[in-house]
Amino acid sequence: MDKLSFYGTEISSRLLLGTAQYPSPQVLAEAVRASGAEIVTVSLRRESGRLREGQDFWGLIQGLGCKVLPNTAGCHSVQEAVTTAQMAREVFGTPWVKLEVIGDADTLQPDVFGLVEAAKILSDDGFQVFPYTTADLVAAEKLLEAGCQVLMPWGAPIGTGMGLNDVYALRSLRAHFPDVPLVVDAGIGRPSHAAEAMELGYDAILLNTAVSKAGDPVGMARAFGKAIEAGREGFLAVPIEPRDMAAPSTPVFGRATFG
Ligand SMILES: CC(=O)[C@@H](O)[C@H](O)COP(=O)(O)O
Repeated sequence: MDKLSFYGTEISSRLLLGTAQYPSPQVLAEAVRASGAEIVTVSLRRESGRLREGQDFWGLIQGLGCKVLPNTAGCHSVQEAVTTAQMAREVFGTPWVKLEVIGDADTLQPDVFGLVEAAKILSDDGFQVFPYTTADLVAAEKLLEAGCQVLMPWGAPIGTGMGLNDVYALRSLRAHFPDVPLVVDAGIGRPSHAAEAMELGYDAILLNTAVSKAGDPVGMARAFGKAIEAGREGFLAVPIEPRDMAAPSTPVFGRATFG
């Protein structure tokens, strides 16, 4: 069986979906269902707690029947991220937290120094931390030492949809930490980007903008669900290595000769 677990919780869908910026709560709910996602991430800071129609946002999220991964999106300091995580634990009643400590306002690049510090504080306090990080090997090592059992390197800056900006770094990270669940988080724009990450051996994908801002978010959510499954199956089936020399795919032996 091809199993994935985060902090001892077994997961069947390898797509984690963000819940921000959908055209309507209904579209959000339909997109989550179409994607097959079992985990949704929710920002405590961004959501006011009430939707325009007066519907309770948390009620909507709970109605999806998904596991909630609260996130500290928009936090720029260790203190801010730790306080937000503590509030999220109260609201959602889960030790899980997607930890974001943003270091650069333009690229939304994680501050890996602050991230390690916050991860240590939260892990020591009983949190199960999912750190949003770069694909830096040393930062990854320090996050594991801080108590993280999952790593979430970026594919590209949040919201850009550029895909996998540094395939070499992502491949190195996978090779260095074969037993750590690795999730590509952010920057994915198309189903093919997600499939590519899965073919590299990544365990799961977290994405938001590519679905919420698509022309048809529900259709795109479904496409991502399929692409992630296809990428995983392709990885497990062991792809061929690219080669420089051409090699005929049709056997030449026993070929009929004429004349
Ligand atoms: C929702 C969330 O957690 C985002 O901060 C996440 O990193 C996804 O990024 P994209 O919107 O680029 O998919």
